[in-house]
Amino acid sequence: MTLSVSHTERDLKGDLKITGSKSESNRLLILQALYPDIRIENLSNSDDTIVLKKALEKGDGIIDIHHAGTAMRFLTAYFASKEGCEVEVTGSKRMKERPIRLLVDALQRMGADIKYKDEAGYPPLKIRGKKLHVDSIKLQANVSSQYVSALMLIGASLPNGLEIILDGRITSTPYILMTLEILQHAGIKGKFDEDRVYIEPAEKLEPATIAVESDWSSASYFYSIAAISDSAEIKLSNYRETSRQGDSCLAEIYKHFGVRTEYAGDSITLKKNGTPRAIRINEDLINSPDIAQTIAVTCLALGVECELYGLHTLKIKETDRLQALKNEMEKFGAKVNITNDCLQLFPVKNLNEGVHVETYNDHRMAMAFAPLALKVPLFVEDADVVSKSYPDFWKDLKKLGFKTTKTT
Ligand SMILES: O=C(O)C1=C[C@@H](OP(=O)(O)O)[C@@H](O)[C@H](O)C1
Ligand SMILES: C=C(OP(=O)(O)O)C(=O)O
Repeated sequence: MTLSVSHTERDLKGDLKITGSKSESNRLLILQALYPDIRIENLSNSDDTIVLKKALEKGDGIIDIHHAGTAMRFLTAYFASKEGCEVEVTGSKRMKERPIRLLVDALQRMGADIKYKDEAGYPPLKIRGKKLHVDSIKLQANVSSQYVSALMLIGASLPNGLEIILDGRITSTPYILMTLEILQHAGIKGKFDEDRVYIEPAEKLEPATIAVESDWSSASYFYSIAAISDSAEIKLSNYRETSRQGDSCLAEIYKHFGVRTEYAGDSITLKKNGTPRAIRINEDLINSPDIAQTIAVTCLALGVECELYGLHTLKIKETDRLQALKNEMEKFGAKVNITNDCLQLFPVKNLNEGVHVETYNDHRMAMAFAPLALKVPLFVEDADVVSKSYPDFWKDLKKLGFKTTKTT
């Protein structure tokens, strides 16, 4: 489905409830499978959470997790440690290009029976669940934090818990901290100091109800909308000032673009008046890779030069996000340089109108470019990709006065 997206008013007001964080939800679903007395509130309605939930319910045979990276990584560790289960975990064409060797190697060293079905180092995987017997493992941590989180999630269910020694410069650290905090909230003891994670064993946990906070990565698109509009007041729930989600750093970053965040009760209100201060920004996003596309497009809309770095993981996400950003931002007239881990944007004053934005099976390409419609009408190809993390995205955009029309 191609959507034409436009917006005529420059003052925006709205009150939205964004779905639960998919990262928190997917961690809690794995924990609940291991410790059934956990109750979850405000679970995400994203495709990635639905596929993970169904996979856990199915528990054997062929498990297809489509595009969901966390589901792929977390389920590999979960099934590998579940005695007696036999599964083949597969996914979309892109998932079969997303590396998993570091996690599989670590699990194999712990005694797991995992075989590559097609290409070594990539899904699909054939897994026969076994009792794992090694309780200290070294893991390279500069490719994806999801490998670390996957091991942490099963750590407490192993007889002696699990020590993980992290090697290399750790990437996406807040997601490791999120895993630890969720484990602790559930009653599992654990530590993360510098390059060592330790999870204590726990046979059984006290019943607990854990509420998922709404998704901060999804909130990024409203930060971008607020930044691009002349004036805005957008209320979003359920959010907390002290969040487990690293992408809550948005509140700080968007100050550059004149967006203030007010916290009251369980919601935040994004307020924008006047013109942004920044003419150039420079951000290290090694801790929050998922908001790189949003920030780049905000800069494109506002004519702010930017250099974003710490982005080496973007190449192995839903698409090569650095190349995809370069391709699509250049269609609007900007100049973009990319390296292995950095993006430099030189925007133009007058953006090209009527551009067809390709989304490359990447939800964040669709959502990051949509706010640009406040400046110029545009088309978003395969607009339903948003359901990977935020199925109600287009409905919520309409509530803010955006006009979206299906053209195919
Ligand atoms: O653990 C998680 O929930 C996630 C970790 C990050 O991945 P990497 O650690 O691979 O950067 C992030 O990009 C992804 O959307 C969700
Ligand atoms: C990278 C992402 O997800 P995953 O790695 O879980 O597919 C994302 O949601 O931006």
